[in-house]
Amino acid sequence: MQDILDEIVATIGASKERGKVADYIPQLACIDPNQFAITVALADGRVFSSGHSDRLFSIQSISKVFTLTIALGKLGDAVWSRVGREPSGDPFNSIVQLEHENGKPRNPFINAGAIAIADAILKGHQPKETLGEILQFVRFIADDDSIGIDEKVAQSELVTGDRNASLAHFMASFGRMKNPVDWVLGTYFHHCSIAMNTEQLARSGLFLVDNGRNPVSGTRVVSALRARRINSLMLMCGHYDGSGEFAFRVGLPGKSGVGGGILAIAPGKASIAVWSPGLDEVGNSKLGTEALEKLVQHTGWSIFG
Ligand SMILES: NC(=O)CC[C@H](N)C(=O)O
Repeated sequence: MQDILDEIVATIGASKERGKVADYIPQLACIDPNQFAITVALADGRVFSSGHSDRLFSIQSISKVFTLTIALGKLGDAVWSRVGREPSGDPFNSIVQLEHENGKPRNPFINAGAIAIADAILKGHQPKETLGEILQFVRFIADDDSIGIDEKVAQSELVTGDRNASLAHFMASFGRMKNPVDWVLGTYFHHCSIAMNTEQLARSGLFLVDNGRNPVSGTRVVSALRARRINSLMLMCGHYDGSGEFAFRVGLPGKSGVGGGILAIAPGKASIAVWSPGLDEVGNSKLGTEALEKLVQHTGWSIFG
């Protein structure tokens, strides 16, 4: 495994065509695109990394997997009255479907859906308390108490977040927000600004590898049924309007973020985190996707055989 990862770093990680860093969030626009890391956390507890795997990056929309998991724990199936479970086929920050579908986002991973989930888990609490809860959960699943929020990124999103504010207010106009919109947005921007390295991120996905149980510690995080469902949503919706392409090329449940990270799950085998800040046209890590494609070719881990 170490040889495979080192080869991926030496070839794909050194590529000249690196995509474009997200520039609509000023704090992400200044990230050096020449960084690259990959970590594979195997179900048997062994962890392999190559590249800049100790560097922290903004996990952005990957955090939506964690907030969805928390929401399912708090609300159970009532979550599905707030968001759907169909791929949107539209960009992650699109507003167009919301009007036709009465303010109910297609799935929990597009921005509108994740904002609805943030509203659902706030449940009348202060954003600070909810963020504390989200962080506690992420630290628990990654088994790492040092994980925190990059406040500079959160502020940067807040001052440039007109599109997300529009989505939230639009949903509120359908009576779909139960908390003040600025609380919901504050919670959303902050959980997107959680900073992790690929080692921490790969460990955090282990509960989705082994039927809802961390295979290393043996701790149950969610039921087997719930883990399966979260994986299915990641496969169908985790890369927005690039989800079909990701399934075609990689064949694993995955969730991307505009910070350039991707968390991918090979059920029964491994949790994988890659990071390369340059994005493709739809906002998914360009080299991250290529690296996963290569890894799956080497290991045969595609869920499609
Ligand atoms: N795709 C993403 O990672 C988007 C998350 C980002 N915080 C936003 O709201 O735009």
